[in-house]
Amino acid sequence: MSKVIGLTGGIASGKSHVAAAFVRKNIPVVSADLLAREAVKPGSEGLLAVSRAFPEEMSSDGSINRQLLGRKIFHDPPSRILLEKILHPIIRQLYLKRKEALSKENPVIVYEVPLLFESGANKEVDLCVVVDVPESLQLSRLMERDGLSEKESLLRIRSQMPRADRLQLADRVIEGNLSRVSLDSVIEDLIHQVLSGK
Ligand SMILES: CC(C)(COP(=O)(O)OP(=O)(O)OC[C@H]1O[C@@H](n2cnc3c(N)ncnc32)[C@H](O)[C@@H]1O)[C@@H](O)C(=O)NCCC(=O)NCCS
Ligand SMILES: Nc1ncnc2c1ncn2[C@@H]1O[C@H](COP(=O)(O)OP(=O)(O)OP(=O)(O)O)[C@@H](O)[C@H]1O
Repeated sequence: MSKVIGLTGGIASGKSHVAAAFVRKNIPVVSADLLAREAVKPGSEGLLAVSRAFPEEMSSDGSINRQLLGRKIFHDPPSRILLEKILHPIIRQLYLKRKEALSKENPVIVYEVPLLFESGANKEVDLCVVVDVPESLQLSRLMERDGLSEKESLLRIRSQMPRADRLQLADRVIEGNLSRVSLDSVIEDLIHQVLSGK
């Protein structure tokens, strides 16, 4: 079985940037955000369940209107909890399948999952790595990248675990504003750490 590095961090902290550095080292990355999209692909049970629970957030072609559903769940915590209840078990099954397939040829894999601790997936990985930035930088990145207002961005940030709690649960912390060169050396060190089991 492969060793699994769980890669997490608040929204827009820089996880994808760090994930790309692992890929440069030929370490495969499984993204929970992509699995969440796979969970609602056309004709899937996930899509059917979401469309029953959120009929007003669907597009006319039967797919999810991601902008509307995002707005709904980040404004209304019970809706967010309901959506997670539908999708997280499906995402977990998709992850386990992907992990099994990758395990045959890869000593280390990365599971990039924004809600690593919130979903309990941290119990199923060998090392929890948190990408961390100050909240002011996180906020400006999120507003710029997704074109969201400050209010909308703060709602999204606050729907996730507070930064201090996440840092406490981390085995390793990576600063989310490292240059590519510094990041590559941190990543090499991490791969070594997880392989040596320290
Ligand atoms: C609400 C949805 C449709 C919005 O889609 P959209 O394409 O706009 O965003 P995307 O999926 O790329 O997510 C962007 C970021 O939002 C944050 N986010 C997504 N879902 C959640 C959630 N339930 N709680 C807190 N933050 C979340 C993450 O940091 C994620 O990286 C989508 O995020 C979704 O289906 N979320 C529920 C599934 C889930 O919990 N995914 C998180 C990975 S486990
Ligand atoms: N080390 C870095 N230096 C400068 N800018 C960065 C760095 N890492 C990420 N960014 C920028 O910050 C923004 C958010 O980064 P990224 O998309 O990697 O975050 P994320 O944690 O994967 O987000 P999400 O939770 O939404 O999936 C992007 O616009 C990206 O270009």
